Order: sequence, then structure tokens, then C-alpha cells
Amino acid sequence: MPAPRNPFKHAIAEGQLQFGCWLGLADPYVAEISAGAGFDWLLVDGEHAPNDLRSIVGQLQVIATRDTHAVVRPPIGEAWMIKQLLDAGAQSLLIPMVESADQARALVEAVSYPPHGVRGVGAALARASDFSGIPDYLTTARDEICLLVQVENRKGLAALDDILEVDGLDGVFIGPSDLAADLGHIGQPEAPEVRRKVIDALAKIAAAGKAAGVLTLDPGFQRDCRAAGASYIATDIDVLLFARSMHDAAAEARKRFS
Ligand SMILES: O=C(O)C(=O)C[C@H](O)[C@@H](O)CO
Repeated sequence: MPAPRNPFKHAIAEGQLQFGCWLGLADPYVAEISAGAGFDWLLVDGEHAPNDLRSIVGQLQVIATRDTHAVVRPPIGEAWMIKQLLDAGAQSLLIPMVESADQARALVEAVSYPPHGVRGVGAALARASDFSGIPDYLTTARDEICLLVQVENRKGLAALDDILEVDGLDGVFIGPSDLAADLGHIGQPEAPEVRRKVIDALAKIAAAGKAAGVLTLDPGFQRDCRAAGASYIATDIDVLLFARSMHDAAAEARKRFS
């Protein structure tokens, strides 16, 4: 029996639109609600949310029970973190702040077992192999791992052509917020210069045959990104949805009783 099929990997490889939601509330309970909401994928954020390995595992477990897919973002692209996330059962990873082809190649090695890479062999005791319930896990795991790298500054954009030549990379995701900051427009991912660069990068990624992705809350810009070739687009963030609903509910209750 092989490693479980990764439907997200295959969908974005074919350019099929997958829309997703960023999960920053860092809690399996919230992930369970989100997993039933209808998004194609959910980003479990270890970079900017208060997640640790155990909270990520809890979210992977509940997301796996629903018809959606978890993409996990570690704080940084370190091989030891990637090893733990893969063993915990994450099949799709989004690695932040990638700035060179060498860095991208090291990440490909981190998700591959020797002799092709450096992933440690410990799946026998891991959730990824269904605790040894998947006999062919070691020989088939790599086929179903989706490796996405995040390019989000001028250095990364300058290296984009080289990054796109790296074999074993499924896609490149453009981070508009960090890119805006690096371009001198901190807090303004909607600045025209940022948007132009995002659209140009997405088009270049798609033209190179890799899957292009982005996070933007602006519906008009989401459509522009799709037109430029993006196949996985995060359209919402749980923290903002919850915060907005709480504020609206309290304001309406206050109005009702005043
Ligand atoms: O640069 C970006 O955009 C991202 O990397 C996504 C952010 O981290 C996301 O959390 C929204 O601020």
C-alpha cells in the first residue's frame, strides 16, 4: 500500500483552482470548524501563529477527517523542522522566505529520503505511515509530498528564474505583505508597485510550469491573480473572520439595547 494520495498537489499541478483559508488561531477546535466550511485547503501557520508541533498535529488530525487539505508553514525552512512535520503527517509544506535556488534545492533534499535527500528515516513510529500501517510508505512518500516555497522580497524575486529551474519543487507562492515591506510599502500590499510585481511573478511561475499561489483578501485582486495563472489562492484568514464577527456582534447587541 502506497502513501496516501495528495489531491491538492495533483490539482495545482493541473492548474485547477484551489481556494484556501489561512489558519492563525492555532487550535484544533477552530481547524475542525474551518475544515467543514468548504475551502479546498487550509494553511496551518507555524510562522506567525502560536503553533508548536503538537498543536499542528492536532490540526492535521481534524483536517484529515474532512474533504479539505492541510498545508503547513513552518517558521523557517530548517531540515529538522521539515522532518518533524512530514513525520507528523503533513504532506504539503509552504516554506517562507526563500531567496535562492540553492536554498530551494536544500528544501527539496529535506523532503526526500536518501540517496536523493537527507530526510531521516523514522516513519515506522510516525503518523505519516499510519504508525507502520502503510507498508510502502518509505518508497512512495516523496511522490505525494507537495513542496511550495514562498518568495517574498526583492532578493527572492531576483532569483525567481533560477528557483523555477529547481527540480522537485511543486510551486512558488508570492507573499504580498513581506514583499510590500521590502519594497518600502509596509502595510500596503495593495500598493500598485506591489501588485504589479505579484502579477508579473505569478505569470512567470505559471509559464515555467510550476504552480503559482498567493494570499490576498481583495476579491478583485484574487481574480487578477487567477487570470495571471495562480492556482492556489488563499482568500481569507480565520483570525480576521473571527475578530470581525465578534466586533460586529457586540456592536449590534449594544445598539439593540441602547
Ligand atoms: O507576505 C505575506 O503576504 C505572507 O507571508 C502571508 C502573511 O504571513 C500572512 O500571515 C498575512 O499577513
